[in-house]
Amino acid sequence: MSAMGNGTLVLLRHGESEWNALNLFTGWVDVQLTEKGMAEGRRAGELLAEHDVLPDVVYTSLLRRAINTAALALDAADRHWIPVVRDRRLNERHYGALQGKDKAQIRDEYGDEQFMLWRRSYDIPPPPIAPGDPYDQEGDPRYAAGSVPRTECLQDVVSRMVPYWETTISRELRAGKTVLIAAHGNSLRALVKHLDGISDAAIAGLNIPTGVPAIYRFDEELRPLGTLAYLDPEAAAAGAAAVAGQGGK
Ligand SMILES: O=C(O)[C@@H](CO)OP(=O)(O)O
Repeated sequence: MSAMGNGTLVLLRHGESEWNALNLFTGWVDVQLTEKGMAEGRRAGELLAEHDVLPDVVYTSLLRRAINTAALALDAADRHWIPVVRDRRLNERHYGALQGKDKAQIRDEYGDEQFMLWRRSYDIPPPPIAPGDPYDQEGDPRYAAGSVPRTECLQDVVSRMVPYWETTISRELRAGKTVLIAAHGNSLRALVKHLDGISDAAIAGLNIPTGVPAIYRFDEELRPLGTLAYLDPEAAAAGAAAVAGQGGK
């Protein structure tokens, strides 16, 4: 924790999940990490320790790929004992009817343009998931307080994420803490869009790699000093390119 001034924000997308490896749309489906994803979590913690970026508190979604990545990273950084806050507002974007579908098959079936609109446009959500679909989260006890979305576009994620940032996470930073957010490709894209002031059009080009920590530092007004800085820029560039290419032939 810094003695004065604002704290440091660490963003960490979960390591590779079983459905990342299978190239399936995931959203709110609670899939496990692969062995590679677990190794990415441990490596993320080593990077935090090497760079002396030691979280004071961790925020995660309600999904095990983020929860377990954070636990592995914090264990590797010897910070497994810090307070944890979990909140559905950090969940991945709900992918609607695409949850559980193969990305390459959807691209083949609907074409490149529709695939990219569903995947990366700011305000076009995929079709809603049907009630009773095996990958619907309706009735899941973890979401008992509040309704479960049937689909979300990135704008919907910004609408749930930014108020949480403003009322809760930013306060920890104003108190000088180092805050780790362990979350998801699209929930982190929503936050980076807000912090870096990225336009609705340009955000389509931003892809977050799995398992590579990135940091923001802030001025007195909690404006970011520079853009998102990855602790391993080479791994981040390779990982972002891999995400961008998902669904490709
Ligand atoms: O399937 C998902 O939930 C997300 C993240 O894995 O995929 P995409 O990068 O295609 O938005």
